[in-house]
Amino acid sequence: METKLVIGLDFGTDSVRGLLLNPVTGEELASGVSYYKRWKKQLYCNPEKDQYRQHPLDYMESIDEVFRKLFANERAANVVAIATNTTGSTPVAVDANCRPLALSTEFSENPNAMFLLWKDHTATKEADEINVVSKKWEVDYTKYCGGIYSSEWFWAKILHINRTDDQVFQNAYSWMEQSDWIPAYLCGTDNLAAVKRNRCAAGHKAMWHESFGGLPSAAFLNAVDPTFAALSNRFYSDTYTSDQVFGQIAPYFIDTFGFNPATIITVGAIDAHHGAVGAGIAPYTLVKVIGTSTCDMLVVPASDQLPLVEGICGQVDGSIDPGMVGFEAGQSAFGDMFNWFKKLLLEPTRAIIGDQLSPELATKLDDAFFRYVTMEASQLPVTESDLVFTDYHNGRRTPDADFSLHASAYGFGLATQAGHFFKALVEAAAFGSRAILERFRAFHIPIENVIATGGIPTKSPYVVQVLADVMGVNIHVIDSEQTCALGSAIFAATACGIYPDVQEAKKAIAAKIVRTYSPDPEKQKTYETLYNRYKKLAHD
Ligand SMILES: Nc1ncnc2c1ncn2[C@@H]1O[C@H](COP(=O)(O)OP(=O)(O)O)[C@@H](O)[C@H]1O
Ligand SMILES: O=C(CO)[C@@H](O)[C@@H](O)COP(=O)(O)O
Repeated sequence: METKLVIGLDFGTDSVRGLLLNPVTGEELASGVSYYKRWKKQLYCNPEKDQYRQHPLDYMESIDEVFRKLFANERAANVVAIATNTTGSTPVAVDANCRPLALSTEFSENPNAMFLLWKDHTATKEADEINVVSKKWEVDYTKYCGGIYSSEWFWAKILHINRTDDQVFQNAYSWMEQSDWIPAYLCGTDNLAAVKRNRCAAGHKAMWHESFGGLPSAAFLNAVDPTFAALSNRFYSDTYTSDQVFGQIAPYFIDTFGFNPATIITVGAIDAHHGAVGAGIAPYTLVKVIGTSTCDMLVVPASDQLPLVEGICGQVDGSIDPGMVGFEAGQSAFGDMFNWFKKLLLEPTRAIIGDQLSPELATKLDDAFFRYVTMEASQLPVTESDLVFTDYHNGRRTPDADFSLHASAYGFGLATQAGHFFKALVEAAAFGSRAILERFRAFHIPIENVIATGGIPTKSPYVVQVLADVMGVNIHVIDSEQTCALGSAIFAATACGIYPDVQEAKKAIAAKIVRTYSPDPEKQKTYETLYNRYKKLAHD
């Protein structure tokens, strides 16, 4: 008998990453990455307006490319289940058949008819309005979302488009999260009512909660803005966790790649939530998924009845691990700050001597940058008079979302060099992480362990050591860079019945700890002073 295989697909900001796995041994048989082509050219984006949009064709083409890579030497017919995770909140306007408007000729070049990526902050004003109405309403719908509705989220983005693009508003039958649309596309679903919406995006980003009977009421949404009336009864009331089956794979994939028609697709979720499961999350262990941004994930048994933590991205039953309450917090820029610094320094050089730079030298400059500034930064002493930055280069996600904030710095002068700047940026990122840890502790939630995953922990031991020194905790790094896809594979293996539950699947498939970074006591002491300066700058 052929071995049954599962696939985990992780739709990140820039690319889709796929893993083909033997779910019994945990052996990875193939992996594949596909970068979004239009996104790579930054089409439909306008950073000056904080506008970041993704075309559905980018996802569709990348799925095909990843499948081609996974099946270079393996048979699609052996796959029994596929689970997916995506960024979020990344909603899109759809017609009555679940088709994003951008897939029609009329809207194919209209960014408002595409997916509004998580880091799109065009809806800041609309988020503020939702907060104002919610605080006056008979029930505060934001209470399970940390008490502050964010411009990164579902309703704020919908409202922004309702108001600013009449064509899209008139033609949108409803809206879907990317994490619901991808499973629907893989199943070829064209019936909106049949879409099994994921609890994770619904609870953290759309204010869904069992105690509210589902989503915020139509009366509430209409009080925020009358345009919501046109969408009344076109959303959902039930939600599902990723260990449940969404449907069977669509004929297109059976015909193109040779999948078995019985292959199941599971209910979706947001990337970091599956990443936490892939990293082997356990109660009171904070999993930090660190890349462009961070997502800080925690699970706690529902029976522990913890208080509502203010200023985070919410706490939702089953959003990470079914059967436990999943907490989400995070920073809206982490690696993105380092990338900003790299661009700041390298772009003028490239512009001035670009045409004289051979492709080899251009690549060398690009590849060597982080190595060089890391070497410079790591050799500098940590002193109480060091340069201090805040980490608000893309606003603040948590604690207490505020996307109107800008980064600031104190303490540079003529002697400041690139290494000092990079050191201060890494420390700023770590100060932001510490502020999140302190917010959990302020609500009496003890964090016993921290696991770091995502791209940065494996790329930069320096960054992880600074995190340990600033946060004052041991940080464990695991043996996989693909924990989000691995987490999805765990859900796939559970949903198709190979394992009875996620806990058992985790034992066989989740990543293992390979290195632990402990705080340096001397540096930890100095960082207390620098962190206090960060907090003062953050509040000025
Ligand atoms: N050596 C390094 N040190 C610190 N940051 C790095 C290094 N190499 C890459 N980065 C940062 O890693 C980020 C990408 O993280 P990654 O997890 O790979 O991607 P994504 O967030 O899209 O999933 C970029 O923002 C980049 O600035
Ligand atoms: O914002 C969220 C989750 O709330 C993520 O989807 C977002 O951070 C995606 O980041 P990555 O590109 O995976 O680093």
